[in-house]
Amino acid sequence: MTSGPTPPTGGTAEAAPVLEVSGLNVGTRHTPLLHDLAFTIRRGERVGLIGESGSGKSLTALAIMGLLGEGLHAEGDVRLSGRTPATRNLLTVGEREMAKLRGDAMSMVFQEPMTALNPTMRAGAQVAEVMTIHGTRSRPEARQRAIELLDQVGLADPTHVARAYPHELSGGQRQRVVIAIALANDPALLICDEPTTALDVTVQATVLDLVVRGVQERDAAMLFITHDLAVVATVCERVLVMYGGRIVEAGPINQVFTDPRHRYTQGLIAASDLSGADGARRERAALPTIPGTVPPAGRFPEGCVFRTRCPHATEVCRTRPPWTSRGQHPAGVSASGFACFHPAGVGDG
Ligand SMILES: Nc1ncnc2c1ncn2[C@@H]1O[C@H](COP(=O)(O)OP(=O)(O)OP(=O)(O)O)[C@@H](O)[C@H]1O
Repeated sequence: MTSGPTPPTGGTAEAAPVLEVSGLNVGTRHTPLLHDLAFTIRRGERVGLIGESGSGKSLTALAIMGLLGEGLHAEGDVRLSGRTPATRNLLTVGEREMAKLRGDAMSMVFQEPMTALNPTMRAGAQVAEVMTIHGTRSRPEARQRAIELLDQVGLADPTHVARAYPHELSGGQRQRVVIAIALANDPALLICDEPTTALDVTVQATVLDLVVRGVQERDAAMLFITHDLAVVATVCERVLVMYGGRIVEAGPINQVFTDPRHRYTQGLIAASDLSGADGARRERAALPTIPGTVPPAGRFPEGCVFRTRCPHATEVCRTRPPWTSRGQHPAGVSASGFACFHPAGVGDG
């Protein structure tokens, strides 16, 4: 990263780290997909992960959760601390132990609730099961607690919903059930991957609100993946910008969104609803876009991966990548920084 780390704003600098990722590389046998990722999320902190489709957001989440599919491997260091003081590199932990952590110390909400739910099991039983499986509650306690959780996620008639099968519920209700399951064991880390994208726009804001409330009440750490910069600005305090499987810029939301330094971040913001002198929303069709498209995995250019789409690229961008190695920045990029030879600055466009 070009600039050194600085403490995040928002009073979270002192909180204990919950998730510490460093030197995370993910790839297939032939194609590297994620490159030397490094970031930390502290207790009570909500961090957004943004970037166009194919930039590596979902793979990052899946690598942390130990859910990478067949043919993908991860190297590096991923540490989770929370209720248990001991931290171990999750990448070296066996599947049985990872299964114990998932749904307990860490949990994840995916875009499509139907894939997360068991279609043959009543909603309440699925919420209760995550508690009994992990041994956090007895069976009767879990049944009772499931109703409370369904109530907390804003389901109007929780007892009725508890008895329903997933197909009897609306998309919004199903995602609330998934959120209740994800929060049931008070995870130290919640990862949300586009949690409201599949929902009717009328319920998106409410569902986002209750995820944030659930996380705040538990003082949990959150990694929030989305394409939507306006949503990140509402939900998160800090943001990581990904392109080509790298974190190209990181920092507090108010800093990155008002004074983006990386040319890619600048392009994302210009193409989003956040742009505009008075912050007013403009028609998406009228917004500028970043030229070109994200290359397929393994087809990124040498040097700066963004240079083929960057109007400011020069010869130096062709010769070497602007990001520095983890060795030079052991603190990673979690706090603040960017990786660009020709960063945007005061007075330039
Ligand atoms: N199992 C896999 N084998 C090979 N390549 C993969 C695999 N899974 C993902 N990729 C590639 O890795 C890159 C990053 O994918 P990823 O799904 O993390 O992107 P993303 O930023 O989450 O995109 P989206 O916003 O569309 O979900 C893409 O080029 C994708 O094609």
